[in-house]
Amino acid sequence: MNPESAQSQEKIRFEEITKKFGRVVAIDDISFSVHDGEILALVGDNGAGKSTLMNVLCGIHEPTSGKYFYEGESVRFASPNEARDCGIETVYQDLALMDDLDVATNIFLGKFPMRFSFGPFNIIDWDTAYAQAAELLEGQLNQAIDPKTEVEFLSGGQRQLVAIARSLAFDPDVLVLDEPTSALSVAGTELVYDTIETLQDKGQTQIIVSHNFEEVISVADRIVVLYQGNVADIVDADAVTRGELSDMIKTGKSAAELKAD
Ligand SMILES: Nc1ncnc2c1ncn2[C@@H]1O[C@H](COP(=O)(O)OP(=O)(O)OP(=O)(O)O)[C@@H](O)[C@H]1O
Repeated sequence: MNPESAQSQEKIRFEEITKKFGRVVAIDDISFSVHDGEILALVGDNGAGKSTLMNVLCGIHEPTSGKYFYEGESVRFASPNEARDCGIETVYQDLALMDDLDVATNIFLGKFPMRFSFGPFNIIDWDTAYAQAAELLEGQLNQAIDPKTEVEFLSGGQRQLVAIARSLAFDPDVLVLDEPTSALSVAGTELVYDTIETLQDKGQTQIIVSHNFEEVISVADRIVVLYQGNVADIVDADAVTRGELSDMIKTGKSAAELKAD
């Protein structure tokens, strides 16, 4: 690939991003790009800096120094809403769903389609809400979950899909999945990874934050390995073994350094 075409495929670029919390350097001079349509996995041990970097991207933290770019333009999000307005949507690991409300209500909470809106008088267009929820779940995620089911009756995997559908309702350009399977059974994990692959087929750019490298290696295009706030290496997922990835996460060495050992 020549440099120009690589440039045109770049969705996000981090350039020398550092974030300090007092004397703790959570991420240190991090630079890499996320390409349009790829699944990029961000892996690393506890405390490696994964959440901090994503919180910078999503407008939760301001970087101490460095820049990040969205489609080539330097951006600086002051809040998650600003990141959302730009097209970056995060699905958080705590799922943040309301158990006693149904699937469609959870998906559209705070952004219902309106049938009538005049001053303080707003009437939700429930028919449209249920139809759009079904379209998101079945049309986009290939999952036949009834939008009228209360969330408390769903499996863990289905709940995670509802959380993903909730993010997709914002029509994001980039979906950030923060530990999407950490609370799930084997079946739930499979469901979520099937969904991630379905979205990949539709060209959705996805960043998966995970400490479970065994899982992401099978679905990611590229893997960024963080170690103590630094990038240990960036590897193509099909060019690295589980053993190598494990060693990189544990030692902070690059694939080349491990081979030279
Ligand atoms: N708000 C904060 N205040 C102080 N230190 C923080 C804060 N957030 C993160 N840190 C520190 O920054 C470093 C990186 O933490 P971070 O949560 O980004 O790592 P992580 O890779 O996401 O880890 P985990 O998988 O455990 O969530 C750690 O040393 C952590 O203690």
